[in-house]
Amino acid sequence: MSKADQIFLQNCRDILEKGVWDTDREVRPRWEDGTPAHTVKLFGVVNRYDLREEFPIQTIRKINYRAAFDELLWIWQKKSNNIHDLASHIWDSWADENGSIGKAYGYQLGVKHVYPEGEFDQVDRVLYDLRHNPGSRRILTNIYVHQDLHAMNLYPCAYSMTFNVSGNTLNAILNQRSQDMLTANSWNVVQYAALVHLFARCSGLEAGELVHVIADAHIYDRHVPLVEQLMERESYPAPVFRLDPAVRDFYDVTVDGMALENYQCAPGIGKIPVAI
Ligand SMILES: Nc1nc(=O)c2c([nH]1)NC[C@@H]1CN(c3ccc(C(=O)N[C@@H](CCC(=O)O)C(=O)O)cc3)CN21
Ligand SMILES: O=c1ccn([C@H]2C[C@H](O)[C@@H](COP(=O)(O)O)O2)c(=O)[nH]1
Repeated sequence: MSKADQIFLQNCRDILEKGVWDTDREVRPRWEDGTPAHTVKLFGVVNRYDLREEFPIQTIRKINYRAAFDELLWIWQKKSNNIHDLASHIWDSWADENGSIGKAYGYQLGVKHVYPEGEFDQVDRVLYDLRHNPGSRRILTNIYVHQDLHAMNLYPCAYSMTFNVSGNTLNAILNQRSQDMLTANSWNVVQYAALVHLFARCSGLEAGELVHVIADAHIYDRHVPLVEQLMERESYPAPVFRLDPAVRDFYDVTVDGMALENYQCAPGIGKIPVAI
């Protein structure tokens, strides 16, 4: 059984059994028909994935990992905030008439900052430090930029990655303020696990642990029956992540260069309604 399935199902059981509903409150998100999208949530969920053991992807439903990798590269490699640079349509509801999602995600990672060694954006600074200062305890990105929040159509959810090298092993902490468990938990874990593999390869390191810290882990009201359906499903062994052996430079990585070998999984559960 994939460890990622076990962790996801345990998180969901905990949320449904011990979580707190916001049904008595005004909430921002809406369903497509305009109905308020309420949630049941648990505060402070922390999950650890050991990337040396297995690649953390759910197998209880088919995850479109190619689309997840594509979104990861859209943000971290292309540093784009325009949906026209994205292969899927998952961000369409948050884009303006020009396709922009505002000063969010890729935009923030592309902003250059001054350091003693010169100007770098956040991604290039991490890659520089992993090569030149692997012992540093200051290797992190943060896209929750308060002065620009007014210009973001959705505030960043997965907003910070802390990279830390122990020996020859690259570990990381993903900080996420808000997690739609059904729609995006596996999606986000798959993306950031792949990012640790990519950064490890491009820095001459081995991928180690990914620690995922979620402040508000929630299940939307209309997702509860779908989650209950997933709880009854069979789980399969996890696949293996393979990266094109020729790749050494992060900017040469492509979705086709990333593969999940032996990804066995149950079918999808149809189109998941996403709260906007
Ligand atoms: N309420 C909400 N939940 C989210 O997860 C979310 C947002 N809003 N807003 C911004 C982004 C968009 N994200 C999304 C949105 C949709 C899918 C989705 O529909 N996934 C499908 C497959 C998509 C495809 O194949 O192209 C799935 O079955 O996982 C995934 C992530 C994550 N984010
Ligand atoms: O990568 C992502 C992006 C978004 N989400 C979810 C988490 C929430 O359900 C919504 C955002 O709504 P807020 O009111 O701003 O928290 O999107 C996600 O899980 N992962």
